[in-house]
Amino acid sequence: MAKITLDNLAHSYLPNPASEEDYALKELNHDWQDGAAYALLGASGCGKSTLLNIISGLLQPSQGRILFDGHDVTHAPTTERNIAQVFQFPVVYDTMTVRDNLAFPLRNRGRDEAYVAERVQEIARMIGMEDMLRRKARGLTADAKQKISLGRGMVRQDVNALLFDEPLTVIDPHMKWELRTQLKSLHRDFGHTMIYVTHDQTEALTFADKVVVMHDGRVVQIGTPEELFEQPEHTFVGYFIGSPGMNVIPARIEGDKAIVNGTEIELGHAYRPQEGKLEIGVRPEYARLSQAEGLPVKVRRVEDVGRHKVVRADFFGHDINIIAGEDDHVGADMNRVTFDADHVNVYADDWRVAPSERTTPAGEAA
Ligand SMILES: Nc1ncnc2c1ncn2[C@@H]1O[C@H](COP(=O)(O)OP(=O)(O)OP(=O)(O)O)[C@@H](O)[C@H]1O
Repeated sequence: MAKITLDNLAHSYLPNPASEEDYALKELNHDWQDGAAYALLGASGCGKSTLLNIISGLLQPSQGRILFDGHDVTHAPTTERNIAQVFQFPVVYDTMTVRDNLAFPLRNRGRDEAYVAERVQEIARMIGMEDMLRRKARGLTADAKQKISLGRGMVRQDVNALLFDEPLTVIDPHMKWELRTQLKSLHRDFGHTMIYVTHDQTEALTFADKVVVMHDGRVVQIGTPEELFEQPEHTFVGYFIGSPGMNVIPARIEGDKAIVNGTEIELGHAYRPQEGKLEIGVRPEYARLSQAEGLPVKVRRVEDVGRHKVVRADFFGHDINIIAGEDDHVGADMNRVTFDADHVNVYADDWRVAPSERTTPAGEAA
């Protein structure tokens, strides 16, 4: 396994990029720890595949370097990088049996047959294909073929990294969950450095130790699922993670208060004067409907989503979402909202502002 260093990395598909806008991948500096599981998460076109292809060697970056354990591989071809890759669509040898497909990367490396047999059996169990090892890959469903691709990607234990590019797209929903869980346990058992590209937050959050959120060619946050939830560093992370995403409301900031339409909202911290487009961000989980307390809100619609209710409301002309408990009463008299001050974040030009000091005594926060 290897630590992966992205040093001053950027990429433009244009021959003479003039401005930042011309870069599909904007400048990035980061160490990806040896043995960690990362998910690259973002909407279509944000640059996930570009970054993955640079790591795998399919694409030469127009700027910067990529290092595996400190060794510069920027110009090394894919074959020299010792990585395993699984793509969106199955890549299998149709004329070979499932067993030979799974064994291929090991035989290619000259591993002895006893080890190959043992490892193939282990992987076949993991992907639920033990009974199919003798079958030819030809004629199998796309779903089964993709499982073989996943198995082949995972069969070698000595790779520098395992790269997955939306590998579960063709897998049926039930199997998706199972394979994701197996990938996670594989990671726990073998400690591969894994990078998993997806636009699906559930996939990213259940698979990864660290989620790399990309937006418009830029990495906007690298964090644990909890960090992304509690302290989104960019409003995009707030919208994109969570269901529904974070409420973002234009505001003025004065010390430890946000002012929305002339009304004060308590912040858990004080802030220095800020320039630019100012907003507060509060997750629907930290907003609460009330009869008597808080600021006026107009409930538009209530959606029962099983575990809880999602209340769609109007807050001084802004659409907001509030989560209410499954058994909570949401009547016409519920026309106020409170926000948990410790979970209100402040944003200037979409980036989270670090508070200057706490206003509530230490230890009191949630
Ligand atoms: N070969 C290419 N030539 C020119 N532009 C490209 C090329 N490949 C990607 N792009 C552009 O670079 C940007 C990032 O694309 P990329 O495929 O990396 O995004 P992505 O997040 O992987 O999207 P998706 O999930 O749809 O695959 C997009 O604007 C895309 O149109």
